[in-house]
Amino acid sequence: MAKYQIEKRRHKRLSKSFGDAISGFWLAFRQERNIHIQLSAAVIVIIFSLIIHISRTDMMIVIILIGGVISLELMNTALERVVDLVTRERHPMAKAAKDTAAAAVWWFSVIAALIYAYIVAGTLLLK
Ligand SMILES: Nc1ncnc2c1ncn2[C@@H]1O[C@H](COP(=O)(O)OP(=O)(O)OP(=O)(O)O)[C@@H](O)[C@H]1O
Repeated sequence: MAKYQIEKRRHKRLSKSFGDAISGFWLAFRQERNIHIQLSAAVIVIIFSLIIHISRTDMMIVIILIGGVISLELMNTALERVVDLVTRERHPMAKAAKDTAAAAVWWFSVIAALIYAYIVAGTLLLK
């Protein structure tokens, strides 16, 4: 059995894990324009949702959707970095990996936009 399976895995401190996650977020924030766009859209969506008084449950759904889009974008960024680490040359597999990860963000964003449109329409029509 491999050594790493037998030895008890040493866990790093929780504060170090948080620190690493926050530094990963800032790194992606500095390097990825898409994250700027998504965070700006999130602020606009939250402000607009407050203005039209969507229900608390709908607001929770909106926050989950925003979190999903940002999380997927961060995973997309991570995958881009790994692909670039593996090869800087043009390769169809590199393209497939990056484009598929981008498609994951795209799919979730489209679904999120449709759900938000439904929430907004439902809220405004009920008034
Ligand atoms: N090594 C490669 N081989 C082949 N095609 C690649 C390679 N690297 C990138 N591409 C193509 O170029 C596109 C953009 O790749 P890049 O790494 O610049 O990401 P990006 O512009 O930051 O993308 P995103 O807007 O999704 O964050 C990829 O989706 C892929 O189609």
